[in-house]
Amino acid sequence: MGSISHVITTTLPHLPSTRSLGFPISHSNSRLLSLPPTRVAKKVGVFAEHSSRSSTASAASVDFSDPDWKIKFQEDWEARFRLPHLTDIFPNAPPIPSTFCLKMRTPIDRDFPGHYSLDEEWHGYINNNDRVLLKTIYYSSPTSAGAECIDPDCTWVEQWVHRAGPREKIYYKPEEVKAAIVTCGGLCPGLNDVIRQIVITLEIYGVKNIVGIPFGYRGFSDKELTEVPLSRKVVQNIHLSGGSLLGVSRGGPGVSDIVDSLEKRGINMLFVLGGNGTHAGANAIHHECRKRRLKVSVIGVPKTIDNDILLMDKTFGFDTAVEEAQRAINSAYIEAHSAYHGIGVVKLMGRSSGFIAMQASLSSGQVDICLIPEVPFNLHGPHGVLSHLKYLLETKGSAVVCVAEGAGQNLLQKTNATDASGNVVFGDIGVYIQQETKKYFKEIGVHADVKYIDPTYMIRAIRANASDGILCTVLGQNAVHGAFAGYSGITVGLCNTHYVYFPIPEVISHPRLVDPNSRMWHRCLTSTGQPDFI
Ligand SMILES: Nc1ncnc2c1ncn2[C@@H]1O[C@H](COP(=O)(O)OP(=O)(O)OP(=O)(O)O)[C@@H](O)[C@H]1O
Ligand SMILES: O=P(O)(O)OC[C@H]1O[C@](O)(CO)[C@@H](O)[C@@H]1O
Ligand SMILES: [Mg+2]
Repeated sequence: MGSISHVITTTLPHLPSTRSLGFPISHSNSRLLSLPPTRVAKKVGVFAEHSSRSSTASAASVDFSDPDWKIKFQEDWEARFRLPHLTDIFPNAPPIPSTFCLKMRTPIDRDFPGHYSLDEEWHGYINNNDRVLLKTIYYSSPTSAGAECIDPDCTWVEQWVHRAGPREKIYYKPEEVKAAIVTCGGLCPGLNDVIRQIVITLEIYGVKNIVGIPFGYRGFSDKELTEVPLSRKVVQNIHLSGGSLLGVSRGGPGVSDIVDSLEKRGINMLFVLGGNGTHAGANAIHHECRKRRLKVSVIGVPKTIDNDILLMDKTFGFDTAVEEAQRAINSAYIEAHSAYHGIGVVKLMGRSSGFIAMQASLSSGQVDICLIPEVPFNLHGPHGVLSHLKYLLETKGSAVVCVAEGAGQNLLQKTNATDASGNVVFGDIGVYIQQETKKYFKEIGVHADVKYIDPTYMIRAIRANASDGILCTVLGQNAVHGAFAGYSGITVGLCNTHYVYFPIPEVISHPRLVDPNSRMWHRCLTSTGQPDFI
């Protein structure tokens, strides 16, 4: 099977039909597609997707006995991934030429962004028909490692999403814009980088009225909290430190109160930085604005150190978290290795997804046991973690355990406590493993020197590393481009190394999880050498 090229550069001699591409396309923008052979689904019935929940190709309601199922699937896909636009409620909203200049010739242009000069052919804008291919692997069989199939035959079905970036036509006059930025949920490296880029890009469009809402959604209702005026001058150096210039919070007012506040303040562009919960809120704000027929663009920027947002290569702050986490693992290794029968236990963040633990284990190369929420394990018993630790002490002399905070919650007593946003408060699996390990080795009369490291908040509070800095920069810029293009209820993301827009509901229907059948988890197991603990 040949490789599938999704980066397309040459003009096609015979264009694939609009239907085969799965979305309407103007020929001026068509590109060469290297298509693998499509096999016809032979089996009939509904295929229960067996693979990762990270796949979006939910085929639960597709009838594969219908010869047109693939066309219907793609039409449905196009409808699902269509980006809500201001013209949906204001069909006569007039587009104007963009004030975002890709070439600025004189310093004067910086103070008053002008129209792109029409005498030049090169544009550099994104065409609304540009798309990015979401899935790039052709799985020849559902049994292929990590296969994400739609039908029982694993037929090749293209899944396209919208390319992000500046459009030639915009739907807001910069002088009429009041833009607001709000950061919600927990901290994450890179929040300040995103805030900074949003402000800088808004100013390049010509927006003068930019404010920050303090302490998350709470800032919309709390009378004691006032808007923070933002400008290039204010944000110039904020990316040099971690945290959020604006502060964060969980909980806060209801959607109706938030939209009342938007109306009162005259905000017509809202940039919302946060995780699943924040995006659910952003989507609800978008719908409430539509219900009230307000010309407002609500744009999300996914912020989650856990990397648990669907469809994206990664979210900002994740790389930084992994880099910092492996420093903690390294310390645990040194402590364990330097002690007689030393055991180092490191707890990392990851409520429902073990991405940080998995990647930090892989990058450090010093972890013997990696425990994540997606993979059940026993602590006790002949196949349990403790018995493997005993084996490791006997054979290696020391061991390192890396556990994600959401792992093994079934082993702990439930509290039923929730935080202000309604998220369940977890028991401390790290402390539990530390205590049980000490108890176990005492009981069997084997010396063990157990050291527990919990670096979670230290990891979350640091500034973004270089690769996250770049990701934040592009996401922040694209958020502003999306708002000016007239979209609302969307979020920005990285998809197969390309930058895209997604309708919010498609990325938050459930948390993205590590697929225990994926190559990456298997690579982690290969690296640690750990057995199954069940
Ligand atoms: N379903 C929802 N509808 C509307 N607002 C919500 C919803 N869920 C959460 N929120 C609001 O979004 C904000 C952030 O939610 P939450 O605390 O769950 O963090 P998050 O965005 O998921 O980020 P993190 O990754 O740090 O958990 C809170 O102010 C909360 O009230
Ligand atoms: O202590 P807080 O702010 O509630 O945050 C803890 C949670 O936030 C996260 O970092 C997600 O942002 C989770 O990994 C963690 O469970
Ligand atoms: Mg959350």
